[in-house]
Amino acid sequence: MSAPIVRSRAALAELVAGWRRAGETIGVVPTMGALHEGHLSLVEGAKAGADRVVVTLFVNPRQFNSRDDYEKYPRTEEEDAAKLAPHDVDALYVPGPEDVYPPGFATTVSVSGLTGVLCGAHRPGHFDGVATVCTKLFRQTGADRAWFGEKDFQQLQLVRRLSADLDLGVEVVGCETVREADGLALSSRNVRLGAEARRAAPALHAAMTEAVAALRDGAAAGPVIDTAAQAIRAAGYDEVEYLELRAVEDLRALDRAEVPARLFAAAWIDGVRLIDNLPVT
Ligand SMILES: Nc1ncnc2c1ncn2[C@@H]1O[C@H](COP(=O)(O)OP(=O)(O)OP(=O)(O)O)[C@@H](O)[C@H]1O
Ligand SMILES: CC(C)(CO)[C@@H](O)C(=O)[O-]
Ligand code: BAL
Repeated sequence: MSAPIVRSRAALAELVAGWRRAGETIGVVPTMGALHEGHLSLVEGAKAGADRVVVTLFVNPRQFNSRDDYEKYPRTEEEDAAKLAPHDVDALYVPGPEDVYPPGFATTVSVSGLTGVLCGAHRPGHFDGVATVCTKLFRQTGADRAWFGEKDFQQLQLVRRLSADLDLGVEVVGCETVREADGLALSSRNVRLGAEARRAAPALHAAMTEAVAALRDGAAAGPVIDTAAQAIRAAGYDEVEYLELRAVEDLRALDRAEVPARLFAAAWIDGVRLIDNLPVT
């Protein structure tokens, strides 16, 4: 049996009220669907960390800065519901656009600082869209806790900031990136890679892994990053959009890994934009 699908805000509100009356905790796993093992690891985390689990599926138009990317985003609701079946979640919430953005909707939630760099610098408006929809989804699901992947590490930090700053009372839990056997981070966009690009794609993770080893040995970021970017392009990537060493706490740029740091990358291959990040210290 597939996961029970809840299609309206009103129907979800009824369920949430019942859980609240029973004193149960609520966990949410926000997604845009096209579920893979990465998403399912978040679901398993949520099952272990909350009495009730709501997975949300909403391809949020406000966070896409390219119409083409929005239109091509995979939409596989039936398969998603089937993949969730063995995980026994309490609801798959698939709101309509009007449940999230009713007529007259005029509010944008914007987190400053953290969002001006990395993906924020290259996808104008993206994180405002993410912050706005996460605020809505947290409120609508009544979540006590929310599970997010480290693959989207900047997003994870943003959501933590958002929940604290707006007193949303949602504890944000980060989960390690799930990878293919060849190192490629699972992503809904991977299905858009042609066969040749798919073979070349793990070079991103491989080059980053080598760079991390050098950074751990105390090397300066500049030359290490230049070498890694060259290797990524040589492997078949069309463009390295960014490859940067940044502090975990506030994502400020670093020359060396002297404080808790991660290496962050976004790169284009076969018309697909892939992101990844790895802990350095
Ligand atoms: N490989 C992964 N490992 C762990 N969590 C992941 C992974 N991929 C995505 N997630 C997490 O799943 C949640 C929903 O992400 P989303 O639906 O955008 O999937 P996605 O695979 O990241 O898609 P895309 O990268 O194409 O947007 C986010 O918290 C994201 O960080
Ligand atoms: C958190 C999220 C579901 C908000 O639309 C999205 O950014 C994602 O899938 O990571
Ligand atoms: N995984 C983050 C959602 C996005 O790329 O829009």
